[in-house]
Order: sequence, then structure tokens, then C-alpha cells
Amino acid sequence: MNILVTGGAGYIGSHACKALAKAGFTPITFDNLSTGWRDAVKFGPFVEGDLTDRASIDRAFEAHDPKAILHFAALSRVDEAMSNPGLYWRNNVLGSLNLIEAATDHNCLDFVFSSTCATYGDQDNVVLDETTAQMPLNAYGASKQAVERILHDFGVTHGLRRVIFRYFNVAGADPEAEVGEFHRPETHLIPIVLDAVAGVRDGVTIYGTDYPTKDGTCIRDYVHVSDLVDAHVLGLRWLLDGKGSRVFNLGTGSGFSVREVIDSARRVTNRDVPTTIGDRRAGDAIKLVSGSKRAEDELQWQPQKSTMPQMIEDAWRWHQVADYRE
Ligand SMILES: NC(=O)c1ccc[n+]([C@@H]2O[C@H](COP(=O)([O-])OP(=O)(O)OC[C@H]3O[C@@H](n4cnc5c(N)ncnc54)[C@H](O)[C@@H]3O)[C@@H](O)[C@H]2O)c1
Ligand SMILES: O=c1ccn([C@@H]2O[C@H](COP(=O)(O)OP(=O)(O)O[C@H]3O[C@H](CO)[C@H](O)[C@H](O)[C@H]3O)[C@@H](O)[C@H]2O)c(=O)[nH]1
Repeated sequence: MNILVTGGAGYIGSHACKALAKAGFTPITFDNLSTGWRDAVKFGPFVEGDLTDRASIDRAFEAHDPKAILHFAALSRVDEAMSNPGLYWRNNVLGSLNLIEAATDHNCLDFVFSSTCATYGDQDNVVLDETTAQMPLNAYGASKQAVERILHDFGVTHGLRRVIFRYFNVAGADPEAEVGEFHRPETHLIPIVLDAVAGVRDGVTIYGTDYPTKDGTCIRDYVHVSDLVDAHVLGLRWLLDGKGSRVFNLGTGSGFSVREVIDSARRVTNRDVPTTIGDRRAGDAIKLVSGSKRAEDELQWQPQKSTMPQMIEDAWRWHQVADYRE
């Protein structure tokens, strides 16, 4: 069964393609390679196209007749969204609207969407579950919330069935190191820390040490990319089994501070990580920790690899062989 995977050349999408292929599906990657890599498309056909170009989406449907969609493609840098919100509304919202309209026109009505904990905003001391009000702080989170709403509307009018996953911080890499995280520029904490370990950069700047947290640095809930994509296969089966539309958080419920992540990287790699203290980064929430009971109870999703040492170990293994070169 062909599954259209937008953003399949990116970090999470490429892992999802591997998981889909392993589960017996054929992933058709649709990607404009704006932040993804041709060499990451290893598990099925590649269609180069841009979601803001409706004709290129139609060509992908006509060539491959997908039965469902996993929609990962988006821009997702909070710093970029803070300086260029129009880019985020155009790429993430207009691009998604084109895809959703194409899907319904081609009668492809099972849709899995990558949303984010950034839609919750910054709600200190609240465990963020699927019923928590969404109050995004930036255009990135707002663009994802808007797509959730569009999906709802097309559900009402066109019978579109959707599973919406709100991810917390995705980390780690394929344990077999066939694919991994490779962003240029890199903005995510763990690959930056590993660049510092490898000597590719001088060190890590900690963005703010005056937050009201246990050690003054921000807290995030990290989930292993392999666990995360396993949830997508479960979400796809949920839809194909006719279980209907549902929102699921994907996280572990455990929060790690920036300093704790860096300390863990020191232990796993047995190397030093030089750090400097910097200013707070605009758009950062203080603490984002998931209540993910729903995914465990209803999807029977059980994260297997989402411990901090395991995520860093797998990311480090990939980091040492990563070959999507600039
Ligand atoms: N990485 C995280 O921690 C995290 C957390 C929450 C949500 N997400 C969401 O997960 C999804 C995947 O994130 P990622 O980290 O793999 O990002 P990524 O940048 O590695 O992958 C995104 C892919 O989408 C493609 N793309 C972007 N715009 C496109 C367009 N208009 N047309 C066609 N292709 C386009 C890019 O080329 C890239 O291959 C995104 O939707 C992101 O918002 C990620
Ligand atoms: O060099 C760095 C990089 C990051 N951080 C800190 O490390 C934490 C994690 O930062 P990341 O950039 O790794 O991740 P974010 O929490 O900003 O971003 C993640 O969550 C966002 C929602 O807030 C989006 O969904 C985004 O796609 C996803 O990667 C933050 O407190 C950040 O300030 C540093 O101190 N130094």
C-alpha cells in the first residue's frame, strides 16, 4: 500500500519511511529538499515537489495513488518564525491547505499530521495533555494550530479522517545509523552538543540560566525518533482500521533541563562539552512536558528507547558516520 510521506527527506520523515517500509507499506517521499536531503530517501520512491505548488502535489497523487498521507513537511525553526512569520504562514499553512485539498480531491481521506507541543505555548506547572488549551507563542506554533483547524473543517465537510500527533522534543537517530538528524544550520540542542563533543564547534551556548526551574535552564520532554515513528505506524493503522479522528501527544512525561542534557552527553561520550552562558532565546517556553497517557492507553504506544542516555548514544553513533554533506 502506497503512503504519501511529505517531508520524507527530513529528519523525522526519513525515519518514518524506514518504519513504514519495515511494516510492509511503500513510502512515497514528497519533498522540496529545502531542509531535507536526497540521500535520506532510502526506503521508497522520491518525488521532488513543493507543497506551495498544487500541480506538483497532483502529479504525485496521479503517479502513485497513495491510500493515506503522513504529513511531516514544514519549516520548524522557532528563531526563523520569530523573524519571518510570513514564511511560516505561507509554507506551513498554505502548503498544508494545498495538500489537504488535493487529498480530498483524490479521495485519499486518511491523514496523519505532525503537530507540536509549541501549540500549547508556555503554561508553567501544567502537565500538557491533549485537552490543554492551545496558546502558541510564535508563528511556528500558530501555523501548526491553524493546520489542525483546517483538518477539522475538512473532516466535517469532506469526511477527512485525521490523527494529529503533537510531538515534544524529538531526539536520537536510527539505531542502525542509516538515517539521522542533519540540519543546516543546526539549532537543536543535542546535535549541537555532539558537534561540540566532536570538536566541530567550540562549545555550546546555554540560552538562559535564570529561568524558574531547578537549575535555571529550560526543561523539555525528549522522545526518541524511533519511538515517535513507531507511533505513526500505529496511528496509520488506527485510521485504516476505521477508528476515526484523534489527537495524541507524543512525549514521555519526563522533563530534562538543558544542563542535564549536557551532563548526560558528557557521560555517554566520555568527553568534555565546553559551555558558555548566553541570553534567553526569543520564543522559548520555560517548560514543556507531555501528558502522553492517551497514546499509551489508546494506541498501545510504548516508548522503548526514549531514555536520555539511549537517545544521546544513538545520536552520537549517527553523528560519527553522518554523510549528507553540504
Ligand atoms: N524535530 C522536532 O523536535 C519536532 C518537534 C515537534 C514537531 N516537529 C514537526 O515534525 C515535522 C518534521 O520535522 P523535522 O525535524 O524532521 O524537520 P526537517 O526540516 O528535518 O524535515 C522537514 C522536511 O520537509 C521538507 N519541506 C519543508 N517545506 C516543504 C514544502 N513546502 N514542500 C515540500 N517539502 C517541504 C523539507 O525539505 C524537509 O525534508 C515538522 O512538521 C515539524 O514541525 C518536529
Ligand atoms: O544551542 C542551544 C540550543 C538549544 N538550547 C536550549 O535547549 C532547549 C531545547 O532546544 P531545541 O532547539 O533543541 O528544541 P526546542 O524546544 O526549541 O524545539 C522543539 O520544540 C519546539 C516547540 O517548542 C518545536 O516543535 C521544534 O520543532 C522542536 O525542535 C531549549 O531550552 C533551548 O533554549 C540551548 O540552550 N542552546
